Parts: sequence; structure tokens; C-alpha cells
Amino acid sequence: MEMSQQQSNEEQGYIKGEIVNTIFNNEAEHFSIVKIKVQETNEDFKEKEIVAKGYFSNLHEQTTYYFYGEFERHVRFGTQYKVSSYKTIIPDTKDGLVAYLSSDLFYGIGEKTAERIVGYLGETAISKILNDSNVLKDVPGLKKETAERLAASLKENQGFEHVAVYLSNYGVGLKMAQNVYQKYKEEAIEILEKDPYQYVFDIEGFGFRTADEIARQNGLSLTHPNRIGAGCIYVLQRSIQEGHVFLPMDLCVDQVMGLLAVHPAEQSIITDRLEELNTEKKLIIYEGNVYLPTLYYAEDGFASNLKRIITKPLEEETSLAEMLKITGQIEEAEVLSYGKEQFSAINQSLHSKIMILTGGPGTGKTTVIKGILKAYAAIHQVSLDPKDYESKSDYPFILTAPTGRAAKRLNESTGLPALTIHRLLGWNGSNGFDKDEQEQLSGKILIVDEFSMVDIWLANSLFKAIPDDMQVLLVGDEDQLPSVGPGQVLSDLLKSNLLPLVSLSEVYRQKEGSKIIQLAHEIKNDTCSAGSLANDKDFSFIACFEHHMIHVITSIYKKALDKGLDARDIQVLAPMYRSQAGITMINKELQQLINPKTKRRREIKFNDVTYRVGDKVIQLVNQPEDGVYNGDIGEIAAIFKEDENKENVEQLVITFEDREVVYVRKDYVNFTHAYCISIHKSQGSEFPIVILPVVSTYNRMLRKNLLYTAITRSKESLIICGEEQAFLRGIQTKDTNKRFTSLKEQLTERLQGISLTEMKEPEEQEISPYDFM
Ligand SMILES: Nc1ncnc2c1ncn2[C@@H]1O[C@H](COP(=O)(O)OP(=O)(O)OP(=O)(O)O)[C@@H](O)[C@H]1O
Repeated sequence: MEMSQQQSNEEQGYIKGEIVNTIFNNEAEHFSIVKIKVQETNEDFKEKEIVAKGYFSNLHEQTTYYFYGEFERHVRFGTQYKVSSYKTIIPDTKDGLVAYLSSDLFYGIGEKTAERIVGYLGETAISKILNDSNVLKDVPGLKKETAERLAASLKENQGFEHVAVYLSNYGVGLKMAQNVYQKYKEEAIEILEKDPYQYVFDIEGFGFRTADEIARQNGLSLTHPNRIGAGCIYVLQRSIQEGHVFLPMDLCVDQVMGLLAVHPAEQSIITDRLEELNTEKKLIIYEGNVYLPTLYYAEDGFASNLKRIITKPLEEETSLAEMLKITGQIEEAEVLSYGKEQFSAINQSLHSKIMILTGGPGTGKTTVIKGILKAYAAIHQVSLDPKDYESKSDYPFILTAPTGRAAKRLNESTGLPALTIHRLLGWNGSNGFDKDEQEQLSGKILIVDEFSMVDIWLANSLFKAIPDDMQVLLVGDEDQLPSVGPGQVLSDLLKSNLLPLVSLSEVYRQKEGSKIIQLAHEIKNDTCSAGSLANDKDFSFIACFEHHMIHVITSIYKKALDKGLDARDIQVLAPMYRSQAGITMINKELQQLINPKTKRRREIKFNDVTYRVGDKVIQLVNQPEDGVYNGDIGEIAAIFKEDENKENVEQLVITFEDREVVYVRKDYVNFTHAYCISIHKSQGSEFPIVILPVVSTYNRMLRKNLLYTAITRSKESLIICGEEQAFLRGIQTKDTNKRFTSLKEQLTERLQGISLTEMKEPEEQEISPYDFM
């Protein structure tokens, strides 16, 4: 497999040549474009010079390389050589070697030192040093540090090229080779030959099929334990994307058999290997279900922390009479009268260690949260104003939500500080959270909004950090989409029927004449029909087919802008990226309408998408070090060219609500256009005006909880455009994608016999708050 120094790879096309100069270099991505003086080639190419481009590490001018690759015709730049791997040619003459060692590849070595090294070690100096760097010790007058640095740089340069050439034989490109080399350094090839599957788990984006192909070529048998083991783990990892916490044994075995094309007669190879992996603690088999350890322990940890908190009783109880008096005073101050469910929610949450509050839009969840906070403050005679506390840790109220926008909304509606869960727990990247079982949160009452979006990992991290004596209120809408990450924590808690629960069903906002809320509740209660789609003050349905969708959406936008509405208040939500009426297409057209190309506005191209200053964009991943989170929406504020900043790299600046974040090219994948965003990404956010395209080509995406989530994002106005039948079919289609989770069972097992749902409610309605006023 391995190729000797200076030998070209016969099957691959190559150009041997010296680098004349560098035309372009992006350091962050290790991407360069260079001009080469051709010395030799097996390609059909007669010119003396060629421009080559590729992902290089440490390429140097005046150095000769073998470049392996293929020609590419560029409309503007003509013929270029697209390099897929390369290696330095180490000179084999004394003069050549001296020039090579004294080049700027090796820091601190001048011509004189190079001459001494070559004089002492001869023409094979490089391979001698690579073999054993101790040979440098005897070179007269060579400082120890210089010798060490030389050996290390040689190893690094040679090492990377070696790995790149090796991987290119399997069609793995230079960019991936960089990732591999960064992770394993000189051990890369050894690991690959021993167990290529390790790459799949350690290196993001390294495909299972590629590893399998390498294994095959290295002679690993189809039933090799590494292959079967990797197949098992890979299948479990893949299942996380569908939200599963485990896979039932049979299904897991079936999927591994499918992936590895193992004959059903040999099924026992898989079941045996699963048992072994269980013994090695690489996965966990519990009651016939197969888990990745992180997920098993997340469920286990969440359940045991929940038990720990809920079984520690409240220090003092407030009498019903006292509660009625206090809520009566709040009602008077707020000029409203709590409904029966609302009063029950306030009363019960203040009498429970952990309680769940659910309800659709406009049922008064926020009103109740405010009531709880005020009632708590009145009962305990504490201030709600953070300024009245000497230190942050004395403040008794913690308000949090899984996304930045949801936290901001909670802050705006209550007037109190609210943080994302990540920020509350002090996310510090790969090391996890600052707050945990050792250093818990300080406060008396914790309110978590939008709890349906919290996955089992985050729920576990949050509950670890909750001290025994804290009261917890989990607020959510169970009809919305489940969390993007694994698990369905809210729905499992509700199914377990173990925790005190108040469901708000009476709609208050509808009384103010909102068709949006009415529609949401009709969908929730399965009573929505064609008649429900009649136009109203805040709602319209525009019938159109897929091929007219773009035109319809842009017309709505134009009209809105003509009326003087702010484009930022309008949000298009769609279920999928592809299709004529998909997110990608809608974004492209809306960008052209709202933020068109002009001479003065800078733009760059990335993966075939043009980003322009002024574009509306959405963050796709959590980037806690910069304070931006998945789902945050911002605007491109500036684009800087390489020579315009001291880092010498292209930079793109996005302004989010309260901060500016600088991105370099390798991070551009972390955002995308946001004129239209996916319904999944819109969870936890609200927008004044929502445009919702619904066509039958969205097909299997059209589900009740998806459409319900989309509709409930709109605050003032909702415009659905598309096919009525597709919409009506969608809201009748329940999500049948069952998530495999075992939280309900874990909780039942732990909390059996402990009475937690006991209600302390007024005995019917004979007494009312007014009786106490
Ligand atoms: N008991 C009540 N009497 C009168 N108005 C009420 C009552 N409860 C809630 N409202 C009003 O109904 C509207 C919706 O209430 P609120 O915002 O608390 O609901 P929500 O469930 O948080 O809604 P969403 O999830 O849509 O934000 C508000 O304008 C609120 O003032």
C-alpha cells in the first residue's frame, strides 16, 4: 500500500514541479492556489506552468512536490490542476539537501547549519533523522532545541503528506485527511490499518461505508469483531437522529444485519457481539433494549435526580385561605380574574416540589407564571426586583428556556431576568457545564418554559444542578413537536402520570377575537375543517399550487413592504429544504427581492449560496463560546476580505439581538439564510407575521404537531398558502414515528408508592378569592 519516497503513483495522474508563487491562501481552511513550474508529468499536458489548487498543509515556494489530481476547466481562470494529494520531493544531492533544510520550512536552520547536518549525516540525512532523531545529537555545534525542532517539523510535514497520499487511495480528499491528521498525527495509518472503523467514531463526517471499504481492502473479514462492533454502535448513533434513546434488541440486530449485509443465518454473530460490547460497557443492554451509555445514563440520571428533588418535602406550606387571599390581591392589581384552572395552577405549583403546567396558545401560561412569581414573593415576603439583592446568588427566582428567543420572550413577558438553559448552567464547550451535582444552582424556584424542546441530555444536565430544596415548574405545550435531540421528556413525564399536572384548556386570547388561536385549538382538538380556513382579520388562506408558490410568497411580501411593514417582522416557515416550494428556493427568491445584488453591497459565495451584507440568517448550531444558539436569527453586518484584518482571513460578521459574532469560512456551515426557516428551527420563537406554505409535495412531512407548531408561532397575522386538501390531510395525520424511550418506566420504578399528585384545590367553587377581600 505504502509508496516509497520519490516514487510516483502509477495509476494516478501527477505533476511534478516546483512552486513558483502562491496566488491565494486561506490559512483557516489550509486552502491554497499556487503556480507550479512543471518538471515532469504523466498527464497530457505540454505547458511549462500550471495553476494548482487544493487543501494543503505547509506548502512552500521553491520546493518541489509530486501533485496528484485532475484537470479542471474554469470559465474565468482556464485550466487548473485540482490536487487530491501531494508529497514533497526530498532532494537527494548534497546541494539540494542543504537548500531544502535551510528553506523556511525549518525554523532556525541557516545554510551553515544545514551544511553541517548534511556533511555529517550524508545524502540520506532526512531518512536517518526520521528513523531516529538521536542521530542529530552528534552533529557538531547543533543546539539541542534546534535539533528537536527540526526533527519535529520533518515528522509533521512528512507525516501529513504520508497520510494524505495513503487516504487518497481510498478516495478520501485532502480536507478530510487534514482532520484525520489533526486527530491522530503519526498514528493515523497504524490506526486505520488496525481498525478503520475507529475513524467513524472519532472523526466527524468520516463515513461508515468508507471505513468499511478500507477495512475490506486491508483484508478485514466481513465478520471481523471490529466490523460487527462498529456496525452496532453506528446503528445506535444513527437512531439518535430519529430521537430514539434506545433500540429494541430485535430492531437493532435487524438494522445491523442490513447495514453489514450479514446473512440472517449468521445473526448470532451480531447478538454475541452486542453481549460482548455490553460486557465491555461500550453499550448497555437493559430489559432487552440496547442503549448507548450516554443515553442510558441520561435517563437514569434524570429519573434519580427527579426523585431526589421531589421526595424532599417543602419546608413550609401555605394554607388555602392564605393562597386565596394572595391571589385575590394579585388579581386586583392585574385587573383580571383567574379562571379555575389558572388558580389551581398557581396554588398547586406553590405546593409542589415539581409540577408540570401545559396548555395551548393563549390559555394563560404566561399569566400563570407571573401569578406564581408574585404569589411566591408575597408569601415569602421577598422582592421580585433583582436590584434588591446584594448578590445574584441570593435572588430566589430562576427563569429559563431552551432557546435564546424563548428565554427573551420569558424575560419580556415577566420583566424578570431569564436565561437559556445553556447559559444558566454555564456551558463550557466540550467539558460540559459548570453547574452540576457538585456546584448546584442557587435559588428557590425554577421555572423552565418551552420544556417540550428539552431533550434527555439537557434535562439530565439541568436536573443534576437543581438543589434538593428548590421548587420546579416545567411549562410546555405537549402538542408541539418533540425535542430535536433524543428523548421526549415532557411527553414521557405526562404519560407517567406521576407528577402533579395542571393543563390549561380555556382559551383567553380567543376572547379578544384571534382566529389564529382558534385555529390552533381546533387542530389540537381535531375539530378543524375546511370551514375553519375562512379569511378573518388576522388570518388568510391563499389557494395555490406548488409551481405558483414562489410567486405567491413574493407577492405577499411585496404588498406587505408597500404597506410599510418591516420585512423583519415577516417569517416564512416551511417543513423541508428541497422542492420547488422548499426552504432553499424560497430563500433564494426572497433574497433577490429583499436584499438584491448591488454594486456597493459586498457578497461572498459559499457552497453555491451567495451571502450578502444585509441578509437575514439563522444560526444552526449552539456556539456557546460566542453566545449564539441554534435558532437565533441575525443579520449579516459586514464581510471583510483577507487583507482587511490582522488575522489575514476572510471574515463575516453577523449581528444577533444583543451581540456581534465573527465567522471564518470554516464556520459558514453554522448558519444559513432565514427569510424562510424550517418549522423545526422555529420552535420556541414567535413572529408578528407568519407565512406558511403547505403543498402536497411536502407529503410525509405534513403532520398535525408540525402544522400546529408552525401556526402557533404567529402572533399577529397568519397567511397559509397552498393546497387546502394537503393542509387538512396534514392536520389529521398524527406523528406515528414512535421514539424509543424508557423514561416513563424508569420513573415508575423509582417513584412507585410515593404519592405525588395529590391536589390541594379549593373544594368546588363555593369560596372565591373575593370572599377574602
Ligand atoms: N384570567 C384571565 N382573564 C383575562 N385575560 C386573561 C386571563 N388569562 C390570560 N389572559 C389574557 O389572555 C392572553 C393570553 O395569555 P398568556 O399570554 O398568559 O397565554 P399563554 O398561554 O402564555 O400564550 P402563548 O403561549 O400564546 O404565549 C393575554 O392577553 C392575557 O392577558
